[in-house]
Amino acid sequence: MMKVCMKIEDFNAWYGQNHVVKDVNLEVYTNQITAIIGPSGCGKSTFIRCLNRLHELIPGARTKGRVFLDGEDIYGANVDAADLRRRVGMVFQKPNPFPTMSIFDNVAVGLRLHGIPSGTTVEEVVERCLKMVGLWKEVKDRLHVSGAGLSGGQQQRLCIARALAVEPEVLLMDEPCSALDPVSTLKIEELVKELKEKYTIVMVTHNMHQAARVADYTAFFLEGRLIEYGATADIFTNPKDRRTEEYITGRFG
Ligand SMILES: Nc1ncnc2c1ncn2[C@@H]1O[C@H](COP(=O)(O)OP(=O)(O)OP(=O)(O)O)[C@@H](O)[C@H]1O
Repeated sequence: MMKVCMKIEDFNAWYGQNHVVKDVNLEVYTNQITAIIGPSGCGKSTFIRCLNRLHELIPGARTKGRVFLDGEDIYGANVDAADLRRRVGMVFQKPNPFPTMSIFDNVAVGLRLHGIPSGTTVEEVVERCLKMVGLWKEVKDRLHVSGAGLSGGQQQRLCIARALAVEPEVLLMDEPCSALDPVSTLKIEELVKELKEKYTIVMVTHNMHQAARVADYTAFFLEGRLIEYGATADIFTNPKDRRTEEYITGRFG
């Protein structure tokens, strides 16, 4: 039996009157990569932004339902949203290092906010995280220059290092490769596969080949609903729902 990291129950999300996530039930498994696929506008980004409560920061946005992380409802009254977002980190479509900060400070910024774990130093954490994302050798001699001078792929790895520095349990990735060239994309995919040893990963992708290459589980969304969810191999080779089949064979979307 797979261990459940996040359990999403009867979950709905709105922007004003616009109901964009509808009655979703899904279990995200620990130390697995879960891909969220579906046509543009089906609610993929909105859905993952509900998993660390970023959605509620948008004026007029609303949710209904429950999301459990290690058995605790993240929408519960006692949950501190800032602490939740430390535990459930996020990497965005476009690499977004803080442009005025050095490479070092980009990784250290969350630590300064959330506190440095005892028994370690900021320098150690920064080095460890940059090594984890395969960036250390490339940047160790220029840690104190701006991260804005890095290539797109390097910037995205820097953003992943920034997310890892605060020791999340879950990493949400919203089309992390869509702004990258094919070589950088493959590097990020390899990195994601390594990271699942330590983290649980939920990744939105519009690229079905990417889902097939990296994800253990795949969830297919259509018009805000979860149509089908299962082991990636099953979704791609033996989909149960006609709509999943039409989508993965490229007949729509
Ligand atoms: N900030 C917002 N305010 C109002 N409506 C929004 C906002 N963001 C998204 N929407 C709407 O919510 C719906 C779902 O959008 P969402 O971005 O979650 O879809 P998606 O599947 O991630 O799409 P894409 O693949 O194009 O990124 C769309 O109809 C979109 O127009």
